[in-house]
Amino acid sequence: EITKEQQALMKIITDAYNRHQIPQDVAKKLLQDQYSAEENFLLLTEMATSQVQVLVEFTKNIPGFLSLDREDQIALLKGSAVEAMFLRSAQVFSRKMPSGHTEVLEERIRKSGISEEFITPMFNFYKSIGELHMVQEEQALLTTVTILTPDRPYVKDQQAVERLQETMLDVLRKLCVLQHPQEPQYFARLLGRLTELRTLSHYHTEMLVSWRMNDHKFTPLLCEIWDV
Ligand SMILES: CC(C)c1onc(-c2c(Cl)cccc2Cl)c1COc1ccc(-c2ccc3nc(C(=O)O)ccc3c2)cc1
Repeated sequence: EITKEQQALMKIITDAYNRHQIPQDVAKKLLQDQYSAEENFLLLTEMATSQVQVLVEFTKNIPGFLSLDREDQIALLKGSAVEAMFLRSAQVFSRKMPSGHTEVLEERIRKSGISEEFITPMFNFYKSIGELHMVQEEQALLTTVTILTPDRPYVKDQQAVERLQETMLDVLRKLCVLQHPQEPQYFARLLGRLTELRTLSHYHTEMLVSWRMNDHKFTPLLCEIWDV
Protein backbone atom coordinates (compact mmCIF):
# COMPACT_ATOMS: atom_id res chain seq x y z
CA GLU A 1 0.00 0.00 0.00
CA ILE A 2 0.97 3.68 -0.26
CA THR A 3 3.77 4.65 2.17
CA LYS A 4 3.81 7.87 4.22
CA GLU A 5 6.41 9.50 1.96
CA GLN A 6 4.45 8.48 -1.14
CA GLN A 7 1.35 10.13 0.40
CA ALA A 8 3.40 13.30 1.01
CA LEU A 9 4.74 13.23 -2.56
CA MET A 10 1.20 12.82 -3.99
CA LYS A 11 -0.07 15.73 -1.89
CA ILE A 12 2.74 18.07 -3.03
CA ILE A 13 2.10 17.24 -6.69
CA THR A 14 -1.71 17.39 -6.49
CA ASP A 15 -1.69 20.71 -4.58
CA ALA A 16 0.74 22.18 -7.14
CA TYR A 17 -1.39 20.88 -10.02
CA ASN A 18 -4.52 22.48 -8.56
CA ARG A 19 -2.73 25.70 -7.64
CA HIS A 20 -1.26 26.29 -11.10
CA GLN A 21 -4.24 26.84 -13.42
CA ILE A 22 -4.94 29.23 -16.29
CA PRO A 23 -6.13 32.52 -14.65
CA GLN A 24 -9.91 32.82 -14.87
CA ASP A 25 -9.71 36.19 -16.65
CA VAL A 26 -7.75 34.46 -19.45
CA ALA A 27 -10.10 31.44 -19.52
CA LYS A 28 -13.13 33.77 -19.62
CA LYS A 29 -11.91 35.18 -22.95
CA LEU A 30 -13.12 31.92 -24.50
CA LEU A 31 -16.67 33.19 -23.90
CA GLN A 32 -16.33 36.39 -25.96
CA ASP A 33 -18.47 36.42 -29.05
CA GLN A 34 -16.16 36.58 -32.09
CA TYR A 35 -15.95 33.15 -33.71
CA SER A 36 -13.90 33.71 -36.88
CA ALA A 37 -11.08 31.21 -37.59
CA GLU A 38 -8.64 34.08 -37.00
CA GLU A 39 -10.22 35.02 -33.66
CA ASN A 40 -10.33 31.37 -32.57
CA PHE A 41 -6.66 30.87 -33.44
CA LEU A 42 -5.68 34.00 -31.49
CA LEU A 43 -7.66 32.89 -28.43
CA LEU A 44 -6.22 29.37 -28.54
CA THR A 45 -2.74 30.89 -28.85
CA GLU A 46 -3.42 32.94 -25.73
CA MET A 47 -4.68 29.84 -23.88
CA ALA A 48 -1.63 27.81 -24.92
CA THR A 49 0.78 30.59 -23.90
CA SER A 50 -0.86 30.94 -20.51
CA GLN A 51 -0.91 27.14 -20.14
CA VAL A 52 2.84 26.90 -20.85
CA GLN A 53 3.53 29.49 -18.13
CA VAL A 54 1.36 27.48 -15.73
CA LEU A 55 3.17 24.27 -16.75
CA VAL A 56 6.61 25.78 -16.05
CA GLU A 57 5.47 26.81 -12.55
CA PHE A 58 3.96 23.35 -11.95
CA THR A 59 7.16 21.49 -12.89
CA LYS A 60 9.14 23.53 -10.35
CA ASN A 61 7.05 21.78 -7.67
CA ILE A 62 7.86 18.26 -8.83
CA PRO A 63 10.23 16.95 -6.12
CA GLY A 64 13.64 16.35 -7.69
CA PHE A 65 12.92 18.24 -10.94
CA LEU A 66 15.01 21.29 -10.01
CA SER A 67 17.91 18.99 -9.03
CA LEU A 68 18.13 17.72 -12.63
CA ASP A 69 20.68 19.23 -15.03
CA ARG A 70 19.24 22.62 -16.11
CA GLU A 71 19.47 21.88 -19.83
CA ASP A 72 17.67 18.59 -19.19
CA GLN A 73 14.91 20.51 -17.36
CA ILE A 74 14.41 22.62 -20.51
CA ALA A 75 14.52 19.54 -22.76
CA LEU A 76 11.84 17.84 -20.63
CA LEU A 77 9.59 20.92 -20.73
CA LYS A 78 9.96 21.37 -24.48
CA GLY A 79 9.43 17.67 -25.11
CA SER A 80 6.33 17.33 -22.92
CA ALA A 81 4.55 20.71 -23.30
CA VAL A 82 2.13 19.59 -26.04
CA GLU A 83 1.30 16.33 -24.23
CA ALA A 84 0.79 18.13 -20.91
CA MET A 85 -1.53 20.59 -22.66
CA PHE A 86 -3.55 17.79 -24.22
CA LEU A 87 -3.98 16.34 -20.73
CA ARG A 88 -4.87 19.69 -19.19
CA SER A 89 -7.30 20.70 -21.96
CA ALA A 90 -8.81 17.18 -21.72
CA GLN A 91 -9.82 17.99 -18.15
CA VAL A 92 -11.79 20.99 -19.39
CA PHE A 93 -13.80 18.61 -21.57
CA SER A 94 -14.21 15.83 -19.02
CA ARG A 95 -14.86 18.22 -16.10
CA LYS A 96 -17.84 19.71 -18.00
CA MET A 97 -16.86 23.23 -16.89
CA PRO A 98 -19.81 24.94 -15.14
CA SER A 99 -18.90 28.23 -16.86
CA GLY A 100 -19.65 26.73 -20.28
CA HIS A 101 -15.99 26.74 -21.30
CA THR A 102 -16.31 23.19 -22.60
CA GLU A 103 -18.58 23.97 -25.55
CA VAL A 104 -16.82 27.16 -26.60
CA LEU A 105 -13.37 25.57 -26.32
CA GLU A 106 -14.51 22.69 -28.55
CA GLU A 107 -16.08 25.12 -31.02
CA ARG A 108 -12.94 27.26 -31.20
CA ILE A 109 -10.62 24.26 -31.64
CA ARG A 110 -12.84 22.85 -34.41
CA LYS A 111 -12.81 26.19 -36.21
CA SER A 112 -9.20 27.38 -35.89
CA GLY A 113 -7.66 26.10 -39.12
CA ILE A 114 -6.84 22.59 -37.86
CA SER A 115 -7.46 20.00 -40.58
CA GLU A 116 -10.10 17.32 -40.01
CA GLU A 117 -7.45 14.54 -40.05
CA PHE A 118 -6.15 15.94 -36.70
CA ILE A 119 -9.49 17.00 -35.21
CA THR A 120 -10.84 13.42 -35.19
CA PRO A 121 -7.99 11.78 -33.21
CA MET A 122 -7.85 14.84 -30.94
CA PHE A 123 -11.49 14.57 -29.88
CA ASN A 124 -11.28 10.77 -29.70
CA PHE A 125 -8.49 11.32 -27.17
CA TYR A 126 -10.57 13.82 -25.20
CA LYS A 127 -13.40 11.26 -25.11
CA SER A 128 -11.09 8.42 -24.01
CA ILE A 129 -9.68 10.57 -21.20
CA GLY A 130 -13.19 11.54 -20.08
CA GLU A 131 -14.22 7.86 -19.90
CA LEU A 132 -11.41 7.18 -17.39
CA HIS A 133 -13.03 9.44 -14.76
CA MET A 134 -9.61 10.17 -13.26
CA VAL A 135 -9.47 11.65 -9.77
CA GLN A 136 -7.39 14.82 -9.47
CA GLU A 137 -4.43 12.96 -7.92
CA GLU A 138 -4.33 10.64 -10.96
CA GLN A 139 -4.51 13.63 -13.33
CA ALA A 140 -1.65 15.38 -11.51
CA LEU A 141 0.51 12.22 -11.38
CA LEU A 142 -0.18 11.30 -15.02
CA THR A 143 0.93 14.80 -16.09
CA THR A 144 4.04 14.45 -13.90
CA VAL A 145 4.86 11.03 -15.43
CA THR A 146 4.48 12.60 -18.89
CA ILE A 147 6.85 15.47 -18.05
CA LEU A 148 9.41 13.02 -16.60
CA THR A 149 9.72 11.00 -19.83
CA PRO A 150 13.43 10.10 -20.09
CA ASP A 151 13.66 9.63 -23.88
CA ARG A 152 12.78 13.19 -24.95
CA PRO A 153 15.16 14.74 -27.54
CA TYR A 154 18.41 16.21 -26.14
CA VAL A 155 18.03 14.77 -22.58
CA LYS A 156 21.60 13.97 -21.44
CA ASP A 157 21.15 12.22 -18.06
CA GLN A 158 18.23 9.89 -18.94
CA GLN A 159 18.91 7.70 -15.89
CA ALA A 160 18.26 10.60 -13.50
CA VAL A 161 14.92 11.31 -15.21
CA GLU A 162 14.06 7.59 -15.28
CA ARG A 163 14.60 7.33 -11.50
CA LEU A 164 12.21 10.24 -10.90
CA GLN A 165 9.63 8.88 -13.33
CA GLU A 166 9.74 5.42 -11.72
CA THR A 167 9.07 6.98 -8.31
CA MET A 168 5.98 8.68 -9.71
CA LEU A 169 4.83 5.59 -11.62
CA ASP A 170 5.00 3.56 -8.40
CA VAL A 171 2.72 6.01 -6.58
CA LEU A 172 0.35 6.20 -9.58
CA ARG A 173 0.14 2.40 -9.82
CA LYS A 174 -0.78 2.05 -6.12
CA LEU A 175 -3.27 4.93 -6.36
CA CYS A 176 -5.03 3.30 -9.33
CA VAL A 177 -5.43 0.05 -7.37
CA LEU A 178 -6.90 2.00 -4.44
CA GLN A 179 -9.21 4.22 -6.53
CA HIS A 180 -10.41 1.54 -8.99
CA PRO A 181 -10.36 -1.80 -7.09
CA GLN A 182 -12.84 -3.40 -9.52
CA GLU A 183 -10.62 -2.49 -12.47
CA PRO A 184 -7.20 -4.20 -12.13
CA GLN A 185 -6.34 -3.01 -15.68
CA TYR A 186 -6.96 0.66 -14.90
CA PHE A 187 -3.26 1.57 -14.47
CA ALA A 188 -2.44 -0.14 -17.79
CA ARG A 189 -5.25 1.84 -19.47
CA LEU A 190 -3.80 5.08 -18.09
CA LEU A 191 -0.38 4.27 -19.51
CA GLY A 192 -2.05 3.47 -22.82
CA ARG A 193 -3.18 7.11 -22.93
CA LEU A 194 0.49 8.15 -22.82
CA THR A 195 1.07 6.23 -26.05
CA GLU A 196 -1.90 8.03 -27.61
CA LEU A 197 -0.37 11.34 -26.43
CA ARG A 198 2.84 10.63 -28.35
CA THR A 199 0.84 10.14 -31.54
CA LEU A 200 -1.08 13.37 -30.94
CA SER A 201 2.23 15.14 -30.36
CA HIS A 202 3.38 14.04 -33.83
CA TYR A 203 0.08 15.26 -35.34
CA HIS A 204 0.62 18.53 -33.50
CA THR A 205 3.96 19.11 -35.24
CA GLU A 206 2.11 18.86 -38.57
CA MET A 207 -0.62 21.20 -37.28
CA LEU A 208 2.07 23.79 -36.53
CA VAL A 209 3.55 23.43 -40.04
CA SER A 210 0.16 23.99 -41.69
CA TRP A 211 -0.57 26.99 -39.47
CA ARG A 212 2.84 28.42 -40.34
CA MET A 213 2.17 27.91 -44.04
CA ASN A 214 -0.96 30.04 -43.62
CA ASP A 215 1.21 32.68 -41.99
CA HIS A 216 -0.26 32.26 -38.48
CA LYS A 217 1.80 33.98 -35.77
CA PHE A 218 2.67 32.41 -32.41
CA THR A 219 3.86 34.13 -29.22
CA PRO A 220 7.62 34.27 -28.38
CA LEU A 221 7.11 31.70 -25.58
CA LEU A 222 5.41 29.20 -27.92
CA CYS A 223 8.07 29.83 -30.61
CA GLU A 224 10.73 28.99 -28.04
CA ILE A 225 9.06 25.89 -26.64
CA TRP A 226 8.00 24.52 -30.05
CA ASP A 227 11.05 25.65 -32.06
CA VAL A 228 8.80 27.43 -34.57
C1 LIG B 1 -1.12 27.87 -30.26
C2 LIG B 1 -2.56 27.34 -30.24
C3 LIG B 1 -3.32 27.69 -31.51
C4 LIG B 1 -2.53 25.85 -30.05
O1 LIG B 1 -1.74 25.04 -30.82
N1 LIG B 1 -1.97 23.78 -30.44
C5 LIG B 1 -2.86 23.77 -29.42
C6 LIG B 1 -3.36 22.61 -28.76
C7 LIG B 1 -4.66 22.14 -29.02
CL1 LIG B 1 -5.61 22.97 -30.18
C8 LIG B 1 -5.18 21.03 -28.36
C9 LIG B 1 -4.39 20.37 -27.41
C10 LIG B 1 -3.08 20.81 -27.14
C11 LIG B 1 -2.59 21.92 -27.82
CL2 LIG B 1 -1.01 22.49 -27.50
C12 LIG B 1 -3.23 25.09 -29.16
C13 LIG B 1 -4.19 25.54 -28.12
O2 LIG B 1 -3.73 24.94 -26.90
C14 LIG B 1 -4.52 25.02 -25.75
C15 LIG B 1 -3.90 24.85 -24.53
C16 LIG B 1 -4.63 24.93 -23.34
C17 LIG B 1 -6.00 25.17 -23.36
C18 LIG B 1 -6.74 25.27 -22.10
C19 LIG B 1 -6.26 24.65 -20.94
C20 LIG B 1 -6.94 24.78 -19.71
C21 LIG B 1 -8.11 25.52 -19.62
N2 LIG B 1 -8.78 25.64 -18.41
C22 LIG B 1 -9.93 26.34 -18.38
C23 LIG B 1 -10.61 26.47 -17.05
O3 LIG B 1 -11.69 27.11 -16.99
O4 LIG B 1 -10.04 25.91 -16.06
C24 LIG B 1 -10.47 26.96 -19.49
C25 LIG B 1 -9.81 26.85 -20.71
C26 LIG B 1 -8.62 26.13 -20.79
C27 LIG B 1 -7.92 26.01 -22.02
C28 LIG B 1 -6.63 25.34 -24.60
C29 LIG B 1 -5.89 25.25 -25.80
